Amino acid sequence: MTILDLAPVVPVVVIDDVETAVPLARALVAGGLPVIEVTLRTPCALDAIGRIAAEVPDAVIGAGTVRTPADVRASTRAGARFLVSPGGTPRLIDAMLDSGVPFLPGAATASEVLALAERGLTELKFFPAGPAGGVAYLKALAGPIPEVRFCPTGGIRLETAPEYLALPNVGCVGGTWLTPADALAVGDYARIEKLASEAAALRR
Ligand SMILES: O=C(O)C(=O)C[C@H](O)[C@H](O)COP(=O)(O)O
Repeated sequence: MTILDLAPVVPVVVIDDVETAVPLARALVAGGLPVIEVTLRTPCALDAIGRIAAEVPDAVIGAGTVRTPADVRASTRAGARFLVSPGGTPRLIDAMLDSGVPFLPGAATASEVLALAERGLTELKFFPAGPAGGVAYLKALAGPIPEVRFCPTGGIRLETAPEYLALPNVGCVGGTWLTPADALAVGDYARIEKLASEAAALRR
């Protein structure tokens, strides 16, 4: 599976209440975004991944904010089908390679990209996309390192996603804008489905 090519947008989801996990995932899938990254930033994140894996078969559920080998093991045990990290250390990359599932390690500089490419990894997360230099920065990386493709995340919204998706070295983009905290708090899954369908209509 090539994560970058499954959908133009990967919703990055922070789940505070595990009861929201399944309806939220169903809304995203119904809107046309089946690839979902649940960040390990909240205590219920692993439970949320497990529930989505068990109850929303059409979702391709992954874990985000994977920072340690222990996170890797816990995520795959919970049912994550892919892993995303904000950056990479040699130990973390070793654990991700051992996990047997696809993963997007984070990188933000040419040296970080080259270090990962040296290990055979050519599909990466570009994080934090906006603060690191955005579209212009990715365009500049494509010159000397055209074989590496990215999922940029960090500061991207519906309005700015097309500029990223137009780049040859971008496969998809990620972001939290599809699941606003206020919509989740009141269970407004119709709004989440609408945000997903707007994003799913973006072209790669
Ligand atoms: O914690 C991680 O590993 C991440 O995945 C970082 C998130 O992708 C970005 O923080 C999303 O940024 P916003 O869309 O601007 O909210």
